[in-house]
Amino acid sequence: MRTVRAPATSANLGSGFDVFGVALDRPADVIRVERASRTTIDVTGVGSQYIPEDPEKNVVGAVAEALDAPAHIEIDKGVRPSSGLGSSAASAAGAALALNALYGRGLSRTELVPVAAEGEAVVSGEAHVDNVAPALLGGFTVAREDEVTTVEADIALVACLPEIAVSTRDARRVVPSHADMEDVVHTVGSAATLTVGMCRSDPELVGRGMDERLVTPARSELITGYGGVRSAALDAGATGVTVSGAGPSVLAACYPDDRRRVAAAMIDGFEDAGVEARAYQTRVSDGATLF
Ligand SMILES: Nc1ncnc2c1ncn2[C@@H]1O[C@H](COP(=O)(O)OP(=O)(O)OP(=O)(O)O)[C@@H](O)[C@H]1O
Ligand SMILES: N[C@@H](CCO)C(=O)O
Repeated sequence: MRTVRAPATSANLGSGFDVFGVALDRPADVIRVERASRTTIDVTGVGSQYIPEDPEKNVVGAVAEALDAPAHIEIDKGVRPSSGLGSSAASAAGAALALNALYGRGLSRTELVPVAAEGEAVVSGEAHVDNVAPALLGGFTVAREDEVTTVEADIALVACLPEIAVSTRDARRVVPSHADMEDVVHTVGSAATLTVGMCRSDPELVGRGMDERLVTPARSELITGYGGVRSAALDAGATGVTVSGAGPSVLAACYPDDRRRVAAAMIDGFEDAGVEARAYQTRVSDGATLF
């Protein structure tokens, strides 16, 4: 048997749509795998009632298939599905790392990124790597078509998860198909600023670099209370606020000493809009841990 703790992740960070991602130190899924003649899956934990146990429909089934590693797979969910916190990616990355070890496949974490992405294709129709890359590699990741670059960074974050669900599939439907050159230039500037901020572990640059006008405005409309939550977080000291992944979680960057205040302000912001929410006081962290 092998066990992996696989962290939540936040993709996009505003200016890096489908490119940027970070691993978070909490919440996380725990995946246990045991050799078997065919793949079977048990799911427990947060939101498990919404997650299929059929290997054709669960992301870990596709990962077991890709590694030719049939197993009994137990998933203890800590990352709620359809949260914008890389729930499906945590399971896919955790299963890839655990099954690779169980069957002695010898793949590196970087080589496991496209394997875990096969799982993502099961739920969103496309094999995105911007959540599975940080879940496996940790830190801040920049994912392009055929390469992933990682940087260790120490940035305090708050991820505020409201009691509403937004599926990645639905959130991709509202992404505009065209953009004004002025907005593209603005986004490139933000993405570069955010990247420098991560390299320097500078919360001011990371927060400013989250600003983006191409995708976030359309997506934020799917999140009841987004505008109020954003303002509340900024008033409480956040250096930048954006939609986490495909939403509905909202991500704020801040100084470590402001994290509690920012978390409370974001929960209150959602409450003002009539939405219950919980906040994870977190930070950019390591990738999945194999036990
Ligand atoms: N092991 C799994 N863990 C979580 N969700 C799963 C799993 N297997 C299949 N799913 C399905 O995937 C969907 C959730 O994935 P989705 O990509 O929408 O959310 P997310 O992973 O939290 O979001 P994001 O990628 O924006 O951070 C749900 O419909 C869920 O039933
Ligand atoms: N980059 C993806 C992350 C969610 O899988 C999106 O925003 O649609």
